[in-house]
Amino acid sequence: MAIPVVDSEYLKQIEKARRDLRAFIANKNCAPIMLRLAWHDAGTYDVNTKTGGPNGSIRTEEEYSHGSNNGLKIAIDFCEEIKSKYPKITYADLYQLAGVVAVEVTGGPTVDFVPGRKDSKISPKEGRLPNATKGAPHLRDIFYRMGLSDKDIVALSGGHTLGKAHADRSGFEGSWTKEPLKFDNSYFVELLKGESEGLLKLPTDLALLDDPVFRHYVELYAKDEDAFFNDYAISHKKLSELGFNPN
Ligand code: HEM
Ligand SMILES: N=NC(=O)c1ccncc1
Repeated sequence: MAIPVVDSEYLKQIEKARRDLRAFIANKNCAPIMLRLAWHDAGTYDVNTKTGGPNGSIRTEEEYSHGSNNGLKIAIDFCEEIKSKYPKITYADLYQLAGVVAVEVTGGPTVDFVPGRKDSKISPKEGRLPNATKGAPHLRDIFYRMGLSDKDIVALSGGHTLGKAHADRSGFEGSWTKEPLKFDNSYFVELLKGESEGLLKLPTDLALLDDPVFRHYVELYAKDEDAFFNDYAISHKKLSELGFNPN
């Protein structure tokens, strides 16, 4: 268990904000976009240069205007409502807390959250997040650059159990599952079913079936939801702490 690097007053603010986020996300049904915000703030990390990562920089117009972040200003503005109540909490911590709560309130696993991230306004150039039109080699390039593994790639792709694509944001349309507000292993079950009327499968989703290493985890998670929840919680924590060593 990581040791928090913040004082007791900050920890109290975090727990109050966690409770407020639970109510806020449940009332607005905005878990998917809050999870996407957390992932996009963290997913810019470069383990070689130690730049980017979960530092709140996605709040800058320069970064939220990146094409890959289309639509995320909605979640940034949602978080501002919580930030105004708990100004001591960094944006970096707030966005990752929102992502952890989004998974929890939709029935997913508890993801361990350790506060203490510092804010930055330095935004990496666009291009650090994955391109949905590409395949397995691209996924490995992007996630290995973050310092993540093949197992992390498949487990984290399970985040598509929530939400949908919007044609006016990414050019893709539709949800991956029949219950886009329920965090479960149905993303993997649907993936193995093949073409399903009305459900979305991105080229990068399909790449998980064609690559033997990825496919091993898809088949495991489709048949064992507990295994998915266990691995997802570990990978989500890793993603949320890229470049941040809490202990
Ligand atoms: C593996 C590479 C990934 C690619 C190529 C990818 C691509 C996309 C695209 C194109 C969209 C549609 C955006 C829109 O039109 O609104 C999307 C939505 C989403 N992504 Fe990903 N994604 C990836 C990984 C992840 C990860 C790791 C997570 C979280 C753990 C995640 C969570 C989400 C969520 C929750 C949505 C739905 C957002 C909403 O309903 O507004 N994705 N993704
Ligand atoms: N979850 N990932 C995304 O939303 C996304 C990633 C890259 N490009 C567009 C959208």
